[in-house]
Amino acid sequence: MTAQEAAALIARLESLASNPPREILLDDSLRRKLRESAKNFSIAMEMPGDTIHRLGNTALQVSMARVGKDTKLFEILAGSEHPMNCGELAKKTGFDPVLLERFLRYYQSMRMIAQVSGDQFAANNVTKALAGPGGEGIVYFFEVLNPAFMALPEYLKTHDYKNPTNPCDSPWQAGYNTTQHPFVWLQSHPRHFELFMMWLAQNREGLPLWLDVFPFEEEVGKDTTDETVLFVDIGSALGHQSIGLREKFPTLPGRLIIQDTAQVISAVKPSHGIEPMVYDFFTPQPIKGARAYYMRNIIHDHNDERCQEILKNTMSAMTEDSVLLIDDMMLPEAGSPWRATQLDMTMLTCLAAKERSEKEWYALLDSVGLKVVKVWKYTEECDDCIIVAKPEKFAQV
Ligand SMILES: C[S@@+](CC[C@H](N)C(=O)[O-])C[C@H]1O[C@@H](n2cnc3c(N)ncnc32)[C@H](O)[C@@H]1O
Repeated sequence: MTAQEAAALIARLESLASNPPREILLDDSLRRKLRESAKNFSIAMEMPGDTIHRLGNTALQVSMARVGKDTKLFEILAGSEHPMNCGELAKKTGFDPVLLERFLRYYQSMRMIAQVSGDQFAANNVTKALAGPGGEGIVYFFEVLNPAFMALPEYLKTHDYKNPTNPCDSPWQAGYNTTQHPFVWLQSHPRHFELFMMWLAQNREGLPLWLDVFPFEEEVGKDTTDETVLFVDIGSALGHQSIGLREKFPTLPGRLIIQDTAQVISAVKPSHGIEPMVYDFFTPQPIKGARAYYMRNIIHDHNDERCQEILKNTMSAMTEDSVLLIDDMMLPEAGSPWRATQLDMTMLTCLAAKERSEKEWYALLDSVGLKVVKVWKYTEECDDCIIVAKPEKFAQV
């Protein structure tokens, strides 16, 4: 590449970064490809020092983002119709102006805010993300996950780098100095519990939904009446997927039941006619013959043995008309996307569990006598899929 070509490329990239064309932002596949290529190129351009400083300071980035959340700096900038200066921002956030000047300098260098001119700052796309409901994820990562992430290296060293499979002996227990299963631990830690519930509702913000791809009405909702149990959402948390289903098909007859632990169900605000129910999925499913048993991000929380128990308990209630809908990631054998692999490491760290590859899914389901009918992939970003399965005895050959 000549110096002239390089200068032209730099100018083009700068112009695209400061004003991304609308047609790119509206074409999700193209937007992702450009984002990934630009990231790959940026990493390819690093000198060793760049790499170490970038990676070594990721914990600082989360801390700095957390301070911006605590002081509402991002919300204030995102809500302002005009750029703001350090003095104005100091008054609104309660920051010492001397300290804020340093923070603003950092934030603009990390592209968390835009520096329009000398002392004028404005929101960019990152500021808006941090200011939005998904921005609470920063608080979740900082408070809930970080202690377990920090414990990972020492845990693996003392466990001979074996793949963790015991949910009561994982980096989570080392980080939190407990022997309890994380779901049990959360029962006596309301702040962490609240952040966890919040994050479950937010963590796929902006991505396609399973109902955008899976033809629920045709596959599950034919010839139902008000008495039909249409959908049992097992381990539903507060029921956001069931609410989404009811909102997408408001006139489709049938009952929607959400099931979770007593602590979670007591936090549910009843809505949309959805029926909350306390149920432990390590016991046989009490709702028999439902059209669909749905589990979103349940199987990835558990090792194979525990999954087999959960699946068998669900199968015990299934009839010929029932399907099992597993909503989880199916990792490709090569080239898994970074959001998916991050979640796999989170499962490892917090629950001694895992995201599964196609091969692992088929082996797990086969081991309990479930036959995969079809897999509907609905996100590229995370390899999220709906795996439709039926007990072998009911599956058509
Ligand atoms: C990763 S969350 C997934 C929640 C929800 N399906 C979603 O996708 O947002 C796992 C859920 O399983 C619930 N859970 C854990 N152990 C359970 C058990 N033994 N019986 C029923 N639910 C349980 C948790 O309370 C939590 O809501």
